[in-house]
Amino acid sequence: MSYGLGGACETASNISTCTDGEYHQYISHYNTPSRSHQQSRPYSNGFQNPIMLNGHNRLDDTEEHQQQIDGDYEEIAPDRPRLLMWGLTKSGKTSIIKLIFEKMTAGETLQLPETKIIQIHELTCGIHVRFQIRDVPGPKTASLLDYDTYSSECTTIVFILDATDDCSDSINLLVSSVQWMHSKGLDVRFEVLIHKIDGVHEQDRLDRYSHIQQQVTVMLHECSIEAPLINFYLTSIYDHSIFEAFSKIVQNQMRQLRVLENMLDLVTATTQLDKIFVCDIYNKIFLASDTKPVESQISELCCDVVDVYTDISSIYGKSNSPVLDPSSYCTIELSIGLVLYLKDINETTALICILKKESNINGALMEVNLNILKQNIQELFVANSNYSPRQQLNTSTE
Ligand SMILES: Nc1nc2c(ncn2[C@@H]2O[C@H](COP(=O)(O)OP(=O)(O)OP(=O)(O)O)[C@@H](O)[C@H]2O)c(=O)[nH]1
Repeated sequence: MSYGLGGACETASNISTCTDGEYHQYISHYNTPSRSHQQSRPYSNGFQNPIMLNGHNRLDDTEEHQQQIDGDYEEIAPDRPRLLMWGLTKSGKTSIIKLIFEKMTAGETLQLPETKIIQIHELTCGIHVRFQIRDVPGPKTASLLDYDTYSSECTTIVFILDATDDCSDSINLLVSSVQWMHSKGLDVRFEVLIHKIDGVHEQDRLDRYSHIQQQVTVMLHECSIEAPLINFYLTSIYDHSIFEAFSKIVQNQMRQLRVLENMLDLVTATTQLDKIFVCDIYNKIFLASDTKPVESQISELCCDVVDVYTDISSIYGKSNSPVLDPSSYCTIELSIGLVLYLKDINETTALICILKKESNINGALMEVNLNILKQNIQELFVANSNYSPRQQLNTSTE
């Protein structure tokens, strides 16, 4: 068995069932002698300002600065996905954005004021994955007032449903929102967060999930909407579930996802690594992982590695240098027999690998493979930096 990624790529390029054009393009990239030239200008769009990398709230800026940001984003990523946070008032829309993208703690969200006007956040994950999130005032009842303005040009509606409340108003609002999109002929995906699940008894959570999902399906069926693009997730800001769900939502926007997954699958198939994640270390959004099923405790462990790494780096690292640089790595051995390994891809994105401790690892070979993987991921992101949402949408529920 070959552990070299080069060998793995050759094998993969012979798989006749693979029809993804970008995937083949990636393989030929990999074999092109001019690769070193491409590496010498990895971020060709000049989008390197670290303030912008961690997301930008337009309402915090002066008008002139706002126009500059709008102009930058329109120029760099005119087709970026636009996500609308939608749901009844106090369902938790603002809290989710503040927790993931602005490092607010769950406790601090208790003090958040009611949203009065639309807030537009231009966000970037892993330098190249750009998208817009709109946070809007939630209606108090199942009313679609202003929904047409809020949702204009949106590619995805992230619907927040407070699971601790009587859900009937929320379900009515969700169904009428899907119906409205359907009546306009818009193929918009709905990502439904059954939220504040920490407030529901653990043994009742799955029942709550199935009940809401069934009720929505039946109501949409009655409106003759048979195969809506709708996914459901159980979430809470008090645990890892919100990061997991939001990672899937971001992944569903990424055109590069399938290629990235193929690359990670190739590496896990030819090395002793059990699982690989590509993670934005600032907001703990997983941009991709290999396609082997994974328990949520494992992805939670990866978030813990990121926390440990960034905490130590911010305490002991140089104050003006990025948390990740080309020589960054970290290895943590766990008492349960697993080893967690973090390695940089760029200043904001890391590879996080999981392997069994007893594996007879050839460390040097693994390092070579991961370096090749890192280069290929960088090239893939640069090649796709002006991306549009994936066309092939998945209707499966979680
Ligand atoms: N228990 C629990 N409370 C949450 C969770 N998420 C948000 N909250 C709380 O819900 C309350 C309302 O949250 P917001 O984020 O202001 O809700 P919103 O949907 O933006 O509300 P509007 O601005 O009125 O539309 C806050 O007190 C949050 O702390 C969660 O996962 N669990």
